[in-house]
Order: sequence, then structure tokens, then C-alpha cells
Amino acid sequence: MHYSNKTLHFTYLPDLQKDGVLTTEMVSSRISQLGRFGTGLQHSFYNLSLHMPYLVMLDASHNEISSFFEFQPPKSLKEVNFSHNRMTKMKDLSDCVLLTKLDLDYNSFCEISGLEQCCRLTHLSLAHNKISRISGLGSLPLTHLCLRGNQLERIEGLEHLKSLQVLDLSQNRITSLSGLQNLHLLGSINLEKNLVLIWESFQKEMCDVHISASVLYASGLLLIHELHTQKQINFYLKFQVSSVNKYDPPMDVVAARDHMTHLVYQLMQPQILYESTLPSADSPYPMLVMTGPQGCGKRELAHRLCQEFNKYFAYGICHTTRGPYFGEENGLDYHFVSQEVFQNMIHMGKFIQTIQYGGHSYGLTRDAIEDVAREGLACCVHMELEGVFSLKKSYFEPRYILLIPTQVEKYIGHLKSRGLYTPAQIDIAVSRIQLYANTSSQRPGFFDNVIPCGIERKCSLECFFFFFFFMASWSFNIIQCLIRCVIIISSDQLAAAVSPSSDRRPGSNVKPILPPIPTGRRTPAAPSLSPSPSPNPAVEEGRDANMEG
Ligand SMILES: Nc1ncnc2c1ncn2[C@@H]1O[C@H](COP(=O)(O)OP(=O)(O)OP(=O)(O)O)[C@@H](O)[C@H]1O
Repeated sequence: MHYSNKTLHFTYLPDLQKDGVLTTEMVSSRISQLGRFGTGLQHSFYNLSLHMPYLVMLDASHNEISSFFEFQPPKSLKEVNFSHNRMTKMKDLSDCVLLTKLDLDYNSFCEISGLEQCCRLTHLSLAHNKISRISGLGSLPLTHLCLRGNQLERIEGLEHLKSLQVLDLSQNRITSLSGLQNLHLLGSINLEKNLVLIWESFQKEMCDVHISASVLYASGLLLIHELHTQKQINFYLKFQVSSVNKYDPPMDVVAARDHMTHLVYQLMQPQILYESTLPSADSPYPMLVMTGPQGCGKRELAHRLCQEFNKYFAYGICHTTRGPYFGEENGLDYHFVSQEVFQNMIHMGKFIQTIQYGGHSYGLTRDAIEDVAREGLACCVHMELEGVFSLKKSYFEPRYILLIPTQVEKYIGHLKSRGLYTPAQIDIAVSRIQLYANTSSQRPGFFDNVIPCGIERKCSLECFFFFFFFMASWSFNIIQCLIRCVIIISSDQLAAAVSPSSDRRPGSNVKPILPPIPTGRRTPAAPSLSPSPSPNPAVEEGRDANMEG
């Protein structure tokens, strides 16, 4: 091969034909090869459409081509790279209905044209050209548009690009940000090196606006008077919301996504008709959720409530991908599963909610609740705040108790004494106290009860009173419950139940076959929680005893 000879390119291209069909890899690599060696490829493309009618991907970058598609472009083209050439004028590409990516960086185009009919074009890059006006984009389905290093002074012509997600307008002469309205999917915009003001000063003006640095690269000068209309301010706030939702989503958004995921996967499964142990939207099932930062004692409290009030509550066992701590038992504290199994369970629609915490996945399955409900008991679980947010999106209507450490030093000491956590994990747990406190103060009624807990006293009388009202709220026999609470508290069982020195570790209770609680439904007509009729005579006996008691 004589690569130094310009005429070589004419004779070379037909060689690329292989039984009339060209593979993408061949064309891409060999034309690139030409580009690397050649310096005069501008005429050689006449042969392209003749000999390569099935060409899918064309990389002719780094040549000296001055004419943009002078030949009839093959209709099969999907990706074209003409970057680093000498092109000046765009041509009508109406025939390229399959074109998805077009890279024209580092040429000398002055305007954008000929693309309106490219109904599949999602990526367009025209960086470092001479474009002074954005036009000719119509309503293309572009998701990525790069116009870096041009001569733009205004943002215009983008209003119909409803699919736009990533926009690079850096290194232009833009002075105003208007023109970005209505681009609701826009998650990333680069405005570096324009005539826009320093973003920080805008932030100071609008102290509640803070866009993640990874989302908005804005430096340079923005004329501050641009921001003084309410419309623009609204736009910025909206813009911030969509960006933050994408890159640093608030808990509500994470919870909504989590809920949606599980709901969709659940709906994709063959629908099983449950034996009506779990309720529907109009008849909630009694459930109690302990929440609070890691290691605050909520798990112990959940277990103890289930031990002390084992005629009413049983522990709902979550799944986790973390390994068991010393002394933890599979199926008692958690179901310990691999990440793969966990993922499969998600896809099988098993979970009601899941979270990521400390690099591990945690999730509560419908079956875990179902297991408890089948015994005619109310389910008691513990979880982090994200789990609460997610559970609140579901049709379950638990009561939520927040345990919040009030003595931070003691809390830290307790976490250290557990010997399970790294300093970083302890820092995270401690920092989340504020998160819980904020949620509680900013959302009145979000938690049904808040128990300030010192670590040495893991729960309080308050919890038991709450428990009483909790049961009462499901039309439980109030007097019966009250009597039981009084008996338990007066007989000093409470001290044993909450004492940290108790040598019973969470989950160590062996649950007897328990009598079911009476109906927990709100409406008298609703069916009982207990499976009916009970296949187990012991359960029947127990139920009688319970009702008598
Ligand atoms: N399904 C779930 N959804 C949300 N959070 C959960 C779920 N299951 C467990 N968690 C929470 O995840 C955190 C980490 O759980 P893990 O069992 O590893 O913590 P821990 O160190 O034993 O602390 P704790 O005593 O608070 O449970 C805990 O706060 C726990 O309550």
C-alpha cells in the first residue's frame, strides 16, 4: 500500500466491499486508517455510496475533507464522524432516516441545516465551528447537543427539543440564560466560559438555589439583571429541581422511585390471590415500624415488644445482603442473602420497599408481613428513614415510632462499644440524627410518636402508652389492652424489657404458637386477620384463651 499517494484512496475504498455487505467494524477502522495517513480524502467519497450501500458507521475524522456528503449518503448510516475536517456547509440529510449520531466537531460550519428530517438523531456535536445562531434543529429527538466553542450570543431554537438531556454551550459568548425554558428533561448544562455571571453570586442572591457542581458548570459572567424577573427565578428553581432530582435526589423522590420499581415488578408477576390475610387499601393491616439512626436501639425495642406482647406482635424479618454479625441468625434477625438473590427477588416483585445502607441492600418483603399476618398478629419492623418514606407510598398504613438519641456522646460511645462500625460509619450514623430531627420538626405527624432515647434506656413508658393507643386505633378491645399494659408495667416487666443489660439478644425469642389478635380491621364488616378456620387446634385454643382473658 502506498498511503502517501493521494490517488490510492480512490482505489482503496472499493476493496472494502465484502459480498456486497460491509461490516461496520471494517469500514470504521479502515476509513479511519485512511484518515490517519491521507491528506486529501475530499473527493474519495464519491465511491462510498456506490460501493458501500450498507454502510452503518462512518468515521472519516481527521482528514481534510471540505465537502459535507457530496455523494448520496448510504441510507443505512447510523453514526457518522466527520470531525476535524474542513467542511463549511451542511447538506440535506433527509434520506438518512436511521442516523442517530453525527459528530462534526472542529470544522468551519457557520449554520446548522439539512437535519430536520433526521427523525432518529439523538446525538449532535458541532463543537468548535463558527456557528453564531442556533437554528435548523426543529423538533429533533436530540438528547445530547454540543455547541461548545462557537460564536453563539443567545440561546435560541431549542424550545422544541423536548428530549434534550445534556447541553454543552460552553466557550461561547452567551450573556443570557433565557431560552432554556420548557426543556424539562435537561439534566446537565455546561455554560463554562461564557459571558454569564459567576454562579456563586447568583446562589447568594437566591440562597436556596444550589445546583450540584457536576450538573451545572457555570463560570464567567452572567448579567445579574437577567435574574430579576419572577419568571426567570421560577425557571431556575424548576431547573434546579429537575437537576437535583437526577443527581442528588431528595428522599421523597428516592422513595417514589423505589415504590414504583417494586410496584411495577409486582404487577409484572402472575397475580396471586392471597388468602386475604393482608388487607387491601380500604382495610389497613396493623403494623408498627420502629425507625431511627443505626444502632439507636430500635431493633432491640422491636424485638422486646414482640417478646413482651407476643400475643399481639411478631417481628417482620427483612432481607439483607450484609453478612451476619456475630450471634445473628439467618431467619431470625434477617434473611441473609447474596446480592444476586436480592436482585432476583426485586425482579420477582417480592419487595414492598428496599434501601441501600452502608453499601448493603435491605428490603422488606410482602411475604415477611404475610407470615406474621397469617398468625393473626400485627407486624413489627425496624428501618431507616428512607424505608419509612418508601413504605408511606405503599398501601400499608403502619404506625411509626421514631427513636432519636438525645445524648450524642453516649450514642457515639454505644456505637463504638458495639465494635461493629468503622469511624466513618459512626460519623454517618451520628450525622443522620439531624436528618431524623429535621424530618420530625418539618413534617408534623410524619411519625406517630417520637421517643427521645438515651442509649442506656432504650425505650420509655411512652412507648407502651403509644402501644396502647396504637392497638386501640385498630378497634382492639381497649379495656383488655389497658389491663394488660397496666399488669405488665406494674409487675416491673418493663424494666426487664428495656434493660440494655438484658442478655437476651434480639431475635433470640422462640415464638410460641400464638393466639391471633381479634380483628384489626377498621370496618366491622372486614374479615378477620386470622386465617379462618385455623388448621391448628393450638391456635384455636389460644384464641379462645385470648378472648376470655
Ligand atoms: N427493610 C429495611 N428498610 C430500611 N431500613 C432497614 C431495613 N432493614 C433494616 N434497615 C435498617 O438498616 C440499618 C442497618 O441495618 P443493620 O442491621 O446492618 O444495622 P445495625 O448495625 O444492626 O443497627 P440497628 O441496631 O439499628 O439495626 C438499620 O438502621 C436498620 O434498621
